[in-house]
Amino acid sequence: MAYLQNLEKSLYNLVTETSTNLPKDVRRAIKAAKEAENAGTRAAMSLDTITTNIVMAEDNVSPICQDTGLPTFKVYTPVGVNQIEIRKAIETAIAAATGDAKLRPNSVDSLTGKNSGTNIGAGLPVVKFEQWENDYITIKLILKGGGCENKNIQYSLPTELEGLGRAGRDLDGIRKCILHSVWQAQGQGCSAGFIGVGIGGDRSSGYDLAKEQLFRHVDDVNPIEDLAKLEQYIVEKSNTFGVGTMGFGGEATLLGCKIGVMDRLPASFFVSVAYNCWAYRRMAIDINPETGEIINWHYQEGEKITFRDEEKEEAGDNKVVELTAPISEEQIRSLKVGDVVKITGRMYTGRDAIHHHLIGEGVEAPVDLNGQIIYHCGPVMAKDENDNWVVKAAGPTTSIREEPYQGDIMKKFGIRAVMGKGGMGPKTLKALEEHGGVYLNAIGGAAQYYADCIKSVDGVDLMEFGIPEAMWHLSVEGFTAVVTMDSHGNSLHADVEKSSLDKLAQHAERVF
Ligand SMILES: O=C(O)C[C@H](O)C(=O)O
Ligand code: SF4
Repeated sequence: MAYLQNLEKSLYNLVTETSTNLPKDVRRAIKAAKEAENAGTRAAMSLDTITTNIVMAEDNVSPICQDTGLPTFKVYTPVGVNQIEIRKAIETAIAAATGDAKLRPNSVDSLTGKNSGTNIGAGLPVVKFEQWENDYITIKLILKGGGCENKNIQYSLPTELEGLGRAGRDLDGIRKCILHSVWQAQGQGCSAGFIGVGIGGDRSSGYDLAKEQLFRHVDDVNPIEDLAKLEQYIVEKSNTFGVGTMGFGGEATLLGCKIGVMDRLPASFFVSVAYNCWAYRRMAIDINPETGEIINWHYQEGEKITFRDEEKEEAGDNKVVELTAPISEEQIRSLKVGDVVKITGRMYTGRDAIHHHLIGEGVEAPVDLNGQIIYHCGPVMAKDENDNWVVKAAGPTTSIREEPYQGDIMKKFGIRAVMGKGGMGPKTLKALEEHGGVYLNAIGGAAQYYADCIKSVDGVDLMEFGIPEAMWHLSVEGFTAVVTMDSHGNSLHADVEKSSLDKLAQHAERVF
């Protein structure tokens, strides 16, 4: 086979493997988190769902999470290798993998909102080239989702930080910024997560350096002694915050911290943090520049945890409630924070575009939403041989983006439950109390697990918004989530944010 065809095939395999099979070092970190968690807690149940999902994604060769992220490639080539050809081969492979539902179409025109459908668009995928003196090509790929990307943060020192006070231009100021970055992410970037940190540079090179750190191995040791100490310190202290998996509280908040450093301008001092969810999808391959074939896969060291023979976590002391829409106000008001719900029957997806649309004056919903459940989800969909839609991956998206709309939309259409992840704010909490509604937290990233609970796709509206944003009519069975905001003014998210701030504030004293 010709070089180009082989190269495309190698890249297709890289994309598929990255999206569907979590690397060994990440699996080991998740295993350690699971072992540290107390049995019967919501966090333990969530980790159980996460590991079940990892197994399903590998077996189904389907996306671990429905948000297959923004593909970023880093390519190292020997002098003389044609980089233009590699870029074209990457685009071909990305489009093919999208066609085969290994990736969700994620490339959206920022002005028109139109989804290209192929993951190819202005500036996407991101491909960065570097030349080197080795005689082979290395291609690294990271698929980093939007929810965790939104939790990235950049500090300009000196600065004042909530809970920690002043962070100055020294190692201790850096320490405070990084601790703060973990706290501010709460569970919204699908904790327990991993962070890459870039010290120095300007705003853009600092973030690049931070993201670059995410290619390091979870269990490597920083060659710079001060940074090795800081990395260890950050993981240890972050895990005392009690944010926990999905922000449900618990022992595991951060699974890895990797810090890189570069010079800065005299006037600037940036600390840039790239937050990555537990669905930490990055892989790399070495390619023979003569044949285009893969000669080596990276991240193969150490034991592979399969998560196949794990004992199932039970719901512990949590009350389990069966729910079927349409739901009455009385039923909703009987639910309390901490209850586990199992939904059977109808639910409708609706995320950013739908909420923006439905809030419009005089706009009618395409279906009767009275008593119904709205699921904040942008699924990966495919057509079967009979031209029917099937769900390939369907975990929740970050709900807080709908905060400006949610309460009003629930009241306007009579919606009784909204489900997503990461929780919502005071405006929604107030509306839940006034109207009689609940917020349900599903397990972020568990896209295979939830796809399996979806028994049929019975219709779709507003397809003009693209696959992730359309309103899908789903029929589900045993779809499990936790009540984290109820109609009595209680919010687990507000409680965890407050108690973790107290924990953060215990680290205001100088350490380094
Ligand atoms: O876009 C999505 O499906 C989810 C997103 O990655 C999120 O975490 O909110
Ligand atoms: S839904 Fe969660 S696991 Fe998936 S990409 Fe977003 S942050 Fe990551």
